[in-house]
Amino acid sequence: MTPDCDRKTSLVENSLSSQQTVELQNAAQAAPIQALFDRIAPIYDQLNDWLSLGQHRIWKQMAVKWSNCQPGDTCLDLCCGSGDLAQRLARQVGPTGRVVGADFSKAQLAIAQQRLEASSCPAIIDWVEADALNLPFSDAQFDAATMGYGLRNVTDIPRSLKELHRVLKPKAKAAILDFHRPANQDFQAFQAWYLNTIVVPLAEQFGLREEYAYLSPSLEKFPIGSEQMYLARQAGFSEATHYPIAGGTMGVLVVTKGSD
Ligand SMILES: C/C(=C\Cc1cc(O)c2ccccc2c1O)CCC[C@H](C)CCC[C@H](C)CCCC(C)C
Ligand SMILES: C[S@@+](CC[C@H](N)C(=O)[O-])C[C@H]1O[C@@H](n2cnc3c(N)ncnc32)[C@H](O)[C@@H]1O
Repeated sequence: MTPDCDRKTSLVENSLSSQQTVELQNAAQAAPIQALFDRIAPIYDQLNDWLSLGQHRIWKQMAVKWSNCQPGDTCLDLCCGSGDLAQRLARQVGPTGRVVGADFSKAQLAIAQQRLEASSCPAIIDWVEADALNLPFSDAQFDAATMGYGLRNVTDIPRSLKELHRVLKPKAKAAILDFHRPANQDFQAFQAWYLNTIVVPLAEQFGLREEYAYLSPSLEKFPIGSEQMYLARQAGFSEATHYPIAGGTMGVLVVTKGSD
């Protein structure tokens, strides 16, 4: 018969190794996504402007507003990419505030830093290379957060929501902007047509066909608004509301952390 202490040791070893297995599986799934965003970094901003006819700026500004960030706040822009939303947060928090932009793509962060240097941004922005599933921040650090087009790309949505919840202060809000599937059949058909007939062929001109062809399937498996609200509550948020925008082709999930 195994002595009690031996049994305890082997239980710990087993749980550690299963934890490590999960970490390895996550890393293996995330690597191609990270590489994709590194590859598209040089043309990412230009294509977003062209493909959305500049509308992505309005959608991002809505996310900033719904995050309820205030002058002087410390805010997080999760999956910040080239830093568009982080710069918008910085304008909102002003010279007494601080913004942290976190992303796991080195190439996107390099562009974020170049864009920041070329701008007259009023607040401090720190770019942090980080995994949204394992954030290198202490608990309850941020007054507000945004996440633009990141949630659909993480390999574990519940875990990224839990991490976001952990790093927010009590009563803080986060606004999570992403693609959405319109309820209206005509809009749905238009969105599919636009992605397949306009977006992918244009990206092909830059040698990035496969990278942009990924958009459509990633949207198909992305939870719809009510599912996102459920996942946010499961992650610990006390309130979660999903707002469809741009004819339902995009959406913003607004979440609030309870007051403990
Ligand atoms: C800012 C936008 C997309 C970001 C984005 C997100 C991703 O997950 C990607 C993954 C892989 C490659 C690229 C991306 C990526 O760029 C929005 C850009 C615009 C959309 C591509 C266009 C969507 C248009 C809608 C169907 C409705 C168009 C209405 C508009 C008024 C023209
Ligand atoms: C479509 S881009 C959005 C960039 C920016 N937020 C915007 O709105 O333009 C998605 C970003 O999420 C990042 N990302 C995806 N999964 C991530 C993860 N697990 N941890 C950190 N960043 C991640 C990618 O590197 C990429 O820069």
